[in-house]
Formats: sequence, structure tokens, C-alpha cells
Amino acid sequence: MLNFSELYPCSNQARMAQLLDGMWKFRFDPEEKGLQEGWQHKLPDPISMPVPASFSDFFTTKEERDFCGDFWYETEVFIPREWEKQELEIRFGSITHRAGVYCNGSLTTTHEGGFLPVVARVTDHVKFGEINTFIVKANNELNEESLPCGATMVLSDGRKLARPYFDFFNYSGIQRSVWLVSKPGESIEDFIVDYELNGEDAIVHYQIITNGNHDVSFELYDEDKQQVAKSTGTKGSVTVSKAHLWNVGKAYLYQAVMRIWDGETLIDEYSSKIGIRTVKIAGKEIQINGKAVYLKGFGKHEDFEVIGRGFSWGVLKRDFECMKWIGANCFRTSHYPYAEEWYQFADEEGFLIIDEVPAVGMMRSTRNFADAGTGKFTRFFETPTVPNLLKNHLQAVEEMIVRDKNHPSVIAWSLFNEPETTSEESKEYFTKIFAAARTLDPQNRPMTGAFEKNSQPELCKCYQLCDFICLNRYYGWYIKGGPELVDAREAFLIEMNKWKDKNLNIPFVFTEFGTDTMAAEHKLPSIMWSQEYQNEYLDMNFEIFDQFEFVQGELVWNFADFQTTEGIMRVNGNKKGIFNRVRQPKSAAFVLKKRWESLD
Ligand SMILES: CCC[C@@H]1NC[C@@H](O)[C@H](O)[C@H]1C(=O)O
Repeated sequence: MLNFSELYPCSNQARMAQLLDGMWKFRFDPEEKGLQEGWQHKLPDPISMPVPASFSDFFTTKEERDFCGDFWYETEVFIPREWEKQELEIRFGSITHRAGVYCNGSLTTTHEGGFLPVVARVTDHVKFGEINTFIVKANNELNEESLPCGATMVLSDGRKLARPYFDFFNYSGIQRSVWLVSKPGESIEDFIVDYELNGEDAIVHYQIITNGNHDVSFELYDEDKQQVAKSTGTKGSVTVSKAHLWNVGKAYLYQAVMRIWDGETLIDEYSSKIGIRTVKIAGKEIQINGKAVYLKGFGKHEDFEVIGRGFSWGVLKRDFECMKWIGANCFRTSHYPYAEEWYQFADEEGFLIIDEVPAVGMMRSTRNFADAGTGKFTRFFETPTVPNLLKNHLQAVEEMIVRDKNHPSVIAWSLFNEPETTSEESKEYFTKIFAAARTLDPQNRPMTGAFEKNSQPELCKCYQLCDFICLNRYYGWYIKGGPELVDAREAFLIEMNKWKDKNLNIPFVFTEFGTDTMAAEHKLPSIMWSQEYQNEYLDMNFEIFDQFEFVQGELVWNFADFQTTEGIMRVNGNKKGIFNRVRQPKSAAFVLKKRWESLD
């Protein structure tokens, strides 16, 4: 049970949310002396730093771009006297990877995990009618106890360096929006909705979690702002007659308005858009509102030039326009929960999301892409760090599901990406993760995880935990690439027939397949890294997918080129994008558009 509310901020007659995005003060702390020098009160000689954004790509020196260790942020906020009777919180969409939050010099909260909200109650530390100072002490080191996994090395000049076990740059900072929230002492802390379809009608089961005992009301309004249902009590069900269902590519959102009353006096109010739909695995099908859906789309990253992993409404808008143009209907939040605004927009646009926790790098390798599929075994789940890793993994799963459970766009939870899954220890570990996750989702959405090639049907001990199976496969790239493409096809077919012979009668989704491709490279006949090869590779994969009826989705890796740690196999990042990093199409985008527009 979380000891803070993850509800997205909103303003109304009972509560206020003030956005604190902008230019903050900032300071690296390579000697880790900030605390003893009192930086929690004020940063000495600070520089400026945009929030939200990653700090790395603003700088022109390697020391700053690749900084690993402690770093600090500061901002000042005027807090009006009118808020004196309210409870005050400061809410960060995330702070990567861990943080302590200070208000006027007092520590108000700490948080482990860089991709879910950090919420601090600051009521007892603020000065009403005055300027208040908020300071964040953050750290971006990697280890095998926190998510995502990696290591931190020390260079000969004493600088720390992040060594990720994953294939994306270790961007860090306050990468999502920050809000100051003022709400009543008795407030709505969370809510739950679940749905039953009944002919043309729908039953909306709701629960409203408050921190008091006053009466509660629940109302539903349609898109014309007409009230369609109402009820009282913290838990109940309402029937929506002739309900407009939310569907993929055809979103319909109702407004749920929840209030706490003292007689006729309003105490608190919270409202949120909800979409009436059901998600179910039925045999080999993924069903939305009882109808099978074939997933077409991408593994993505929150990644862009200059701002790194920082949230941008502009990048979000361009990405959705590109995904609509190409005929996609789904994306996986690889390899971490994204900023809430991505889910809000997917709700609006009728996109499907596989929501993934940052459980990536659970195979000890700084070149997981090279080692995945080699059978390399690193006994990742047999080390003394596992108990702490499990604790942090369970926390991230809980925070992700509690935060995202009411989005109609979220249709499944991915609880890992490419860990070791062939040892008894990995089975024991993930059995605990899946069991815990299943207690957290009131809508009981399907649980899954993305398996890399070592997780072969005869070796893998964890696919049995999944409601549908996600495969990351690179036959024709990491395995038998280029001139061996014809053999890659044969090897792929052999594996797929092994899965078929298991007769699992559940859906499979390819959550990764792709090739690194330089947008400028053309070659006839093709070679690897050329656009022509990316197209030939995709055609071979589609020909295999289409042979197996249990394949119910194809999410290409990746939507766009993205930044990684530098190395001999990365050309200023991963180039497997169907779009380049600034979202212009490679020729494969037209191949996908043609295929996906022809698929129903
Ligand atoms: C064989 C593993 C492939 C690997 N999978 C995880 C992604 O985060 C990487 O980007 C991708 C790649 O190497 O392109």
C-alpha cells in the first residue's frame, strides 16, 4: 500500500495544482559534499537547468554529459496565505533514478526509482504568504539492486561512469513535470473503475478512496457534458444505458466526478476521464470489448535530441501523428513507465499500451544486445543483491499499476524485459513478481514480459507465468544476418514450430524485431545497415508471423532511432528506428504503412 496519492494533479473549486516547470537552479556534486555543506538550504554557485529535461545533452563537455553521481536542483515558489488551511504536496512526475526532496531545508521524502511519481507532503514545512525553497538531491548511479540494472565504474581520474546492462543512454534528472498541489485535509486519495458490458448498456463499478469518513458522491458525464449516471457511497455500481464504449481507434471518454460532502458543503472534488471497455485473453485472442485485436506498432523510448528523456508535448504530438499515419494501434512503454501524459493522449486517440516496469538489464552484460541469444548465462538471480532487487521491483510494479490502472489505453502489464529466465532462481523470482502484480490490478488485465532468444521453449522457466507471451527476436540481425538471411528464416521457423508444438493456446506478440539502419544508406543488392536490408528483413519476419495464428501482434523495434551508451555497435545510438531520431521516415515506414493499412 503506497503512503502517498499518485492521482494526477487537477484544479477545481476544492483543490489547486500549480505547474512548476521552467528554469531551475542546478549543481553537480561529484565530491558528494552537498549535504555536509548545507546545499539542502541553498545551492552555492548554481547554473540554470530546464525542467522537465535530462541534463546530459545541454552540455559541451563529456564530464557533464556523462555525469554519474549526485546532482542537485533548486526552485523557489510563493505560497499564498489562502492555502493556509490546505494540505500541500510537491509532485514530481519522476526523478531519475533516486532522490531526496527538501522544503526550506527539511527533508520531506526520499524515493527509489526513476520512472514513477515522487510525492512529498510539505504542509508542515512551508511558509504561507512567503517565498519557499524546494531542493532536490538526486543520484543516477546504476547497480544490481535497483531498476534498471547496471553497474557504476570509477575512471582513473576519479570520475564515476554508468555502465548500463541495457541499451539506452542513462539519461537522468527531473525529466517530467513538477506540480505544487493544494488540497483539503480530507481528500480523495485514489479511485478505481472496472466495467461490465451488458448488451447496449454498461455497468461501471467504482470505488473512491478517501482519508476521511464524510459522504461521497460519484457522477458520470458524457462527451456532451450530460450527466448519465450518479451514485453515493465510496463503493458502488452505476448503469450507463446505451454506453459509448472506448475502442481502439475509436475513443470515447466519460468524465467521472467524485466529491466529498459535509451535508451540502463541498469538502473535496476530483475528476478524471474514463473509458468504458473490457480487455480479455480468450484462447489465442487479445479481445477488446469481446472482439479480437491484432496489435500493430512499436517498442518506443522517451527520447529526443537535446532534451534526452525529458517530457515534451511537441514530441508526443509528432509521435502520435506518425503512428496514426503508419497505421499503428499499439505501443509498449519500453523499458519503463512513461510520463502520464502519454497515457492520457493514448486514451484520447484510442491507442493500446503495454505498460512496462523498468525491469531491464537483469542479465549481467553491458552489451545485452550482443549477449542476448548467445546462451550466455550470468546467474543473475543467484547473487546477494537479489532480495533488494526484488523489493525495488515489487515497489515499481505497485507504483506503476496504481498510477496507470484507470487508463483505458492500458491493456496489459509487462513485468520485465529480457532477463535471464532459464534458471530455477529466475522462476522463483518472477513467480513472486507476477503473484504480487495480480493482486494490484482491479481490472485484472493480462500480465506478460518480453523474452529474448535465450528463453527458448525447452529452456525457459518463466513463460508459464504469462497470460500472453512477448518475444524479442532478431533472426536476420543478431542471428544469421545479411547473406545468411535465408538461414535466419529457417532458424526462426524451427523456433516458432517448437512454440506451436507446445499447444499453449495463448496469444504471442512480437515486442521486438528490427535492424539497425542508417537513414542515408542505400545499397543494391542490399547489405546490413542499408534501408533495403531493413525492408527485406521485415518482409521475412512478416512471412513467418503470418504462418502462425497464435501470433497476435507485431511491435517493431524501434519507433525511432534513440541514444544509447557509445560503443562499437552503436553509431551515435541505436539506429533500429523506423523513423530517425527527429521523426522523419526511413523507407521501411512505407513498407509498414502498406502492411498495417491492409491488416484489419
Ligand atoms: C537481442 C536484444 C535486442 C535489444 N533488446 C532490448 C532493447 O532495449 C535493445 O535496444 C535491443 C537492441 O539491441 O536493439
